[in-house]
Amino acid sequence: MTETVSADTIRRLDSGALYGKPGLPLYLVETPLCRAVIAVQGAQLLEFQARGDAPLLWLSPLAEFTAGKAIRGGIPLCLPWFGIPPDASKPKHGFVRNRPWQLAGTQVSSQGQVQLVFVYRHQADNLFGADFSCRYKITLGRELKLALELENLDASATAFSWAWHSYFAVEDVASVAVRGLEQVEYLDNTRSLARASQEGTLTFAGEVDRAFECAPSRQSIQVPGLITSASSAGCDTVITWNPGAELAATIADIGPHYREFVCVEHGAAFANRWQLAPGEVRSATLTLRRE
Ligand SMILES: O=P(O)(O)OC[C@H]1O[C@H](O)[C@H](O)[C@@H](O)[C@@H]1O
Repeated sequence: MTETVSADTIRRLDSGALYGKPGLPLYLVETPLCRAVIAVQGAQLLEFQARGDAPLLWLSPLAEFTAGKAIRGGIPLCLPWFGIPPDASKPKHGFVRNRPWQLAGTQVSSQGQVQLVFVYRHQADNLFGADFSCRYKITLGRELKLALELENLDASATAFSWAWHSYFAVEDVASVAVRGLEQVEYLDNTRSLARASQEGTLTFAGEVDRAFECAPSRQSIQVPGLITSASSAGCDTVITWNPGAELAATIADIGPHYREFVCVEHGAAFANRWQLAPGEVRSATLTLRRE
C-alpha cells in the first residue's frame, strides 16, 4: 500500500444520492476490481461487489438512514459488547455502529486494492465506563479484508465483546447451507442460550440464532454460489442468524425480505470475549469472498 488514492475512486456523498433516503454521509468506492459503499456511521460496509460477481452483502430495501440508528444490512460492527447487555436500558450490540467514525487514511496497492482506515475513540461515560480506541482497516480488492485493532486506554482491565455482523446476500434463505460448524457446540439464543451441538450442515428452516464459541477459522456459505470466510486467531466466535418469517414480520426494516439474507457473524463474544489489560492492544482479521 503505497500510492495515494485518486479523488474519483473514493467519493463522499449523502445516502439520499444512492438510496433516495437522505440523512447519512457515505463513501462510494469504485475501482477496476470492485465497488463498495461504506457509511461514516459505524464505518459500516453497506455494499461490496467484485467486478463481474454478484453482490456479497445484503442491504435491506427497507433500511433507514437515520443518525444514531443501526442501518439494516452490510456489515455493522457490534462493539464494545455483543448482544443484550445485563443492563437492558443500554443498546443491543454496543454503540459504535450508531456513531460517526473518522476516515484516517486511504491507500492503494500496486495491484489496485484500495484500503480505508477508520478510527473511533471512546471516552468513559455512563454507557461504557472505560476509555478505548478502535482502528479498522477495510481493504477492497477482488475479496474483502477486514482488520480490527482495539486498544484499552483505561487504567483498569476491561472486557470487550464484539462482532462483524455480516449480512450475506442469498437467493432464498431456505436453500442456504453453512459448512464449517459441524460438531461445534453453540448457545441457542432462541432457547435462552441453551447449549446444543451442530449436527451436520447448518440450514435455515425458520428462526436461527446460534453463537458458536471457539469455532473453526473457516466457513463456507452455499447461496447457491459459494461465499467463504477466513478469520484469524482472536476472532473465534461465529454467530448465525436469520429471524424467519414470524419474527421478521415484527422487525420494521426486514419484514418480508428475510428470505434475502443470512448472517454469519465473526468476532469475540461469550467465552471468547477479550479481556484487555490497561494499554493492551489486540487485533483480529476476517477475509470474505465469493469463490
Ligand atoms: O436487530 P439487531 O440489534 O441488529 O440484532 C439482530 C440480531 O443480531 C444477532 O445475530 C443476534 O444473535 C440476534 O439475536 C439479533 O436479533
